[in-house]
Amino acid sequence: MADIILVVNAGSSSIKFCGFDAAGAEPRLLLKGQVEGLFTEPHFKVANAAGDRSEENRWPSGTEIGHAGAIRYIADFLRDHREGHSLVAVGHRVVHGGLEFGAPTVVDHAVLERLGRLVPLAPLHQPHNLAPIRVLLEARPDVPQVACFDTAFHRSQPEAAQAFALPQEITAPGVRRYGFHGLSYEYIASVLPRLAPEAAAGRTVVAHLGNGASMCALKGGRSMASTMGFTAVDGLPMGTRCGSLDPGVILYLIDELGMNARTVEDLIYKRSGLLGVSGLSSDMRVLLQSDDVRARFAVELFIYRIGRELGSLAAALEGLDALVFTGGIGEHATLIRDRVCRQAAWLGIELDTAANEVDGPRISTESSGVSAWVVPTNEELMIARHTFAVTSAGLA
Ligand SMILES: Nc1ncnc2c1ncn2[C@@H]1O[C@H](COP(=O)(O)OP(=O)(O)O)[C@@H](O)[C@H]1O
Ligand SMILES: CC(=O)OP(=O)(O)O
Ligand SMILES: [Mg+2]
Repeated sequence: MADIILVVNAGSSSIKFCGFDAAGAEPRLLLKGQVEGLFTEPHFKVANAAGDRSEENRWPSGTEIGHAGAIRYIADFLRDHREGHSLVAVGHRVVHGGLEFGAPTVVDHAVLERLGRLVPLAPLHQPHNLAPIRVLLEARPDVPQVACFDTAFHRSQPEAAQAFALPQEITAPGVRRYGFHGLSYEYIASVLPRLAPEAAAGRTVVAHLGNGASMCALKGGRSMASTMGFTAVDGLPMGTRCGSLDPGVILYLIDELGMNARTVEDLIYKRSGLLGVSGLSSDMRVLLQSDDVRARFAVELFIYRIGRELGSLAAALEGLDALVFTGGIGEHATLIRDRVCRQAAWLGIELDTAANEVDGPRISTESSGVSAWVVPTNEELMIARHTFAVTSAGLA
């Protein structure tokens, strides 16, 4: 029987959850699970920390259980496996903290209302991040809930990296580049000193390639620039998001094709990216197995854009010591890493093919001027650490 911190990480295509024992000096993992492929081929799996007790469930291909269905499934699972544990805090990934929230925050009704105003800035995430908080605020008002923001880690960026070239009256209230996947980058920055001490102290680009994908330039472990901006639709093409787009295209869609804000939103967030270009799937696994010429082009474009952004971020860092791959694609797609590294030979990256085949951790040769790595991310551990710190501080 233990005091448990529950962590909920709602991404665009998955909900990940973990239970941590809150008794020690650091949160200790007890159980880890996820429902992934929420809109393509849902797959639930859960395991205890030792990995010797696990359960799985798969839904047929084409089933869309969405975030609400997945949360209900996870809540039922947790209720059935409570084993007398007592819930002492819940930590949530909340994608957008806006101008106001730059650090993990205990959520009450007033904070929840303010976070709700950011829904238009993260329509694929924020509603699903806030929904379980709202339900728990009603059901368990005694349990503190901590919102941990994807945007917070990027607040260290220089002013120019956060700015748009728009008039002050527009930018001052908060129209600026925020950057996302901050919990993932913060975790990578926390393990890098052990893996690659020189690079950790120097200049690293981290490529978080999942259903949402972004890249971040780190100097001495602090965020200096990122490919995502005001919203999580900017930067790289993603599963269903277009990434960087000439703003003139939006005007054209409205003026010439008769679209309105909602149809444009649906297009750039849900029908573009790998799905839109391939006409086949948002799932990289499906595209990599396909011979279809459009699927190949979608993968090609993804790799090309990563290379362009890598050059831009290396310029922001004035050089490069290491490249790190993480996220569902970054951790598992050997071919994508292979192609990105070869394309970046001009920067001094020399791929170790054999190491890349087995997912690293180091995938560059000994003589490579810039080292390359595969580091599985752990947003849930970051959330647990923040939740632990904030609630212990609150109780002290
Ligand atoms: N073995 C694999 N090979 C290639 N791509 C993979 C593999 N496993 C997962 N992926 C891809 O990772 C992406 C999901 O990444 P993930 O980080 O879990 O998503 P989210 O952004 O929802 O958190 C999907 O495009 C999926 O196809
Ligand atoms: C911010 C974002 O895109 O998150 P995810 O990768 O989980 O969709
Ligand atoms: Mg994610």
